[in-house]
Amino acid sequence: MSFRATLPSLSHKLPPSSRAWLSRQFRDPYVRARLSYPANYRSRSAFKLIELDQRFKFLQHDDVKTVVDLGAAPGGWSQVVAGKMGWTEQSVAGLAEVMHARAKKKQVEGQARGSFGLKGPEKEPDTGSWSPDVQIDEVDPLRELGLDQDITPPPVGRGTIVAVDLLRIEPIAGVKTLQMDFLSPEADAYINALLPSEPGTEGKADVILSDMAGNFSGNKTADIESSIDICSAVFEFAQRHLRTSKSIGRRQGGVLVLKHFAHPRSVEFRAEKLTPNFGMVHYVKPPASRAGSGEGYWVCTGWKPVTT
Ligand SMILES: C[S@@+](CC[C@H](N)C(=O)[O-])C[C@H]1O[C@@H](n2cnc3c(N)ncnc32)[C@H](O)[C@@H]1O
Repeated sequence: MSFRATLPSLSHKLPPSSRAWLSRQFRDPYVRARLSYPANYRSRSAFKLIELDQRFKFLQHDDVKTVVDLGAAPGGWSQVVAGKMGWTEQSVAGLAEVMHARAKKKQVEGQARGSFGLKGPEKEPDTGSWSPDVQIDEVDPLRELGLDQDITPPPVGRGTIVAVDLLRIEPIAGVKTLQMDFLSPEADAYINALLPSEPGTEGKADVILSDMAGNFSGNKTADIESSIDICSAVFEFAQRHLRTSKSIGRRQGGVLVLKHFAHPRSVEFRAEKLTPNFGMVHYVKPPASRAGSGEGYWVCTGWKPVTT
């Protein structure tokens, strides 16, 4: 039974708020796209990162080797990053192609056996109809279709992605996951241990993403405090672990993407912490972000720290 088909049959049993939520889900093009083949993203949020990257292109450089994704569960953003770095998007598509090719190969093998008068390996050909003078063309239908070679496995991507969340993240190719509280004192050391120390990278990240949001209590002051605390902790993490634009050798290199909520305190935070330390700070409300939500993203490029 399809998702859509269950709505009318269930709706009369649900409270109005749940009906409204369901109805919004059914109408939401991003929810439908998320579920569609082949992307199959785990979260609707994945499209926010896709839209941010389409605009600012921070994941589209080959020199982007290390990305940290904070507040990553269920893993939509990590899937997008892994795809950009040659891991999952190609792996998912690659896997689909492998499955398709395998099915086709089986089908062709079946037809091949059929065309030579065999239903299966155990059945002998009908020798009564054979004549020694008849020349049989040895056409290999698998070779004709280019399916005689071993199917190559999905490609291996470049670099490292570290994904952190309080919640478990199901495995994603190319992504190292950590289930822990990013705000805990030991988080920094755990994440640092997963950052590769390749020559020239100083063991730092090229891009740090944070889609973290605490649980809303309903108390506006407490909620904005919690959001600012998260932004401050991410900024301090960036101070220790983000590669500078100079080290990367690109003016826009060293990127921090930071979710926050609209509030005068957020504006202060941006002016005090972000603006002086990055070449550019853009406020973005990506189209995939629901109009009614107060969330927005700062896309900060060109890390050139002046405060320590
Ligand atoms: C909006 S969701 C992230 C969705 C994710 N970007 C995706 O595409 O799948 C926010 C996440 O932040 C996580 N989070 C909130 N506070 C956290 C903390 N202190 N440490 C780690 N994760 C946290 C939540 O558990 C939640 O999974």
